[in-house]
Amino acid sequence: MACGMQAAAAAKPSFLTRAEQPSALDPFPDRGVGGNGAASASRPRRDFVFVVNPKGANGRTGKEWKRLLPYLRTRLAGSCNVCESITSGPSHAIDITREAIREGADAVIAVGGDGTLHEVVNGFFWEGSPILALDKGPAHSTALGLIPLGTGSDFARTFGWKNDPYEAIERIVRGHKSKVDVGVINGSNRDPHFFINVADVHLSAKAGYFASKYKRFGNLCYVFGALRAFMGHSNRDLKIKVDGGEWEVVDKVTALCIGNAKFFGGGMKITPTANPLSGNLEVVILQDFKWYDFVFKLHKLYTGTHLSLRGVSSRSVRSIEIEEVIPKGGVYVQSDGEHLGFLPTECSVLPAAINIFS
Ligand SMILES: Nc1ncnc2c1ncn2[C@@H]1O[C@H](COP(=O)(O)OP(=O)(O)OP(=O)(O)O)[C@@H](O)[C@H]1O
Repeated sequence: MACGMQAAAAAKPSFLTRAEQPSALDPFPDRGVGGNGAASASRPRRDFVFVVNPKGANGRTGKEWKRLLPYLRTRLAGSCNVCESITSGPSHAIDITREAIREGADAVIAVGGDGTLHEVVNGFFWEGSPILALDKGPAHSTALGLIPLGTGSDFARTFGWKNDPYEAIERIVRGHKSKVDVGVINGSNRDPHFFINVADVHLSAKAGYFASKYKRFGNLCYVFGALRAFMGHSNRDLKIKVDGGEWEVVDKVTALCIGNAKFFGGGMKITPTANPLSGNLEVVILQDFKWYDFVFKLHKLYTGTHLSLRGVSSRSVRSIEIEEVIPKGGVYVQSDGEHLGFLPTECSVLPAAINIFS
């Protein structure tokens, strides 16, 4: 059971506390997934692991979580063990999630921003394949949950979710789940990496790289990151191969964005027709943008009305490979706001890969 896995995870001190609840109330009556409608007495309690980044949103996540936990325990009383797991640093959420899934957790819930969600999503996989519970049959699957409490919380926006933890808890209590797609991105010299929101290449990825250095300024970090990214920027000729077809040259690329969901950069609706339930990724390419184009067209990027602009194209793909026409290096790649290195890269979709509380 996930709530009893403190010892197994001793390699990284963390971590879990267990909160057994009185069996007063079953918040999951007759739900379709994970329950069979039988009386709660005949159903084993489920282990829900909450992976909390105490430093998210400049420490706001940690503070809010402390206030939230008693309410959460009350709300989930009766059918769930609430397992609290505080991250100790970057990447720790990946290890916690892997351990929780192997131990048979019924749900792993990211509490924090897109970075924490990204790490939890990567924790669903090991060496490119989904992780399975050790002692449960193949029918068992661990659900993903999100209590969005980050700076940008961009993934939540696609579903219209607010940065409201109480609303998020109600989603978990309701228990409705959807199977969302996950993107997988590979590059030379790196293991497959998974993303649930948006992966991107060149200027936006460079801006994301610098934005992460300015998180202490809240949402302004994206503005500072973008200004910094323009220094030394030049549009690049790239070549792409879509769905295993022929190579195509795309000249003067400013940014190439691959959306599983719609938003990045703190609310920019960059891939407005992306849908994490579609089985496809949406690729939006900005070509030959100058700095002043961003000044005059920025509002369109935020409202998602930029697809009709000159120099903007969009297409649905299942996979895409991206390289420089003349390799010069220094073309940034990121996924879900995390810097992954530089081109070349290739990216594809894993349809309906994870069940998420929705
Ligand atoms: N205990 C910790 N101390 C420092 N950093 C941590 C810790 N736990 C996790 N992190 C790192 O913090 C990064 C950012 O966290 P998170 O995404 O939750 O908040 P955010 O950056 O404020 O929000 P958003 O990503 O939505 O803008 C994560 O990518 C993770 O690597």
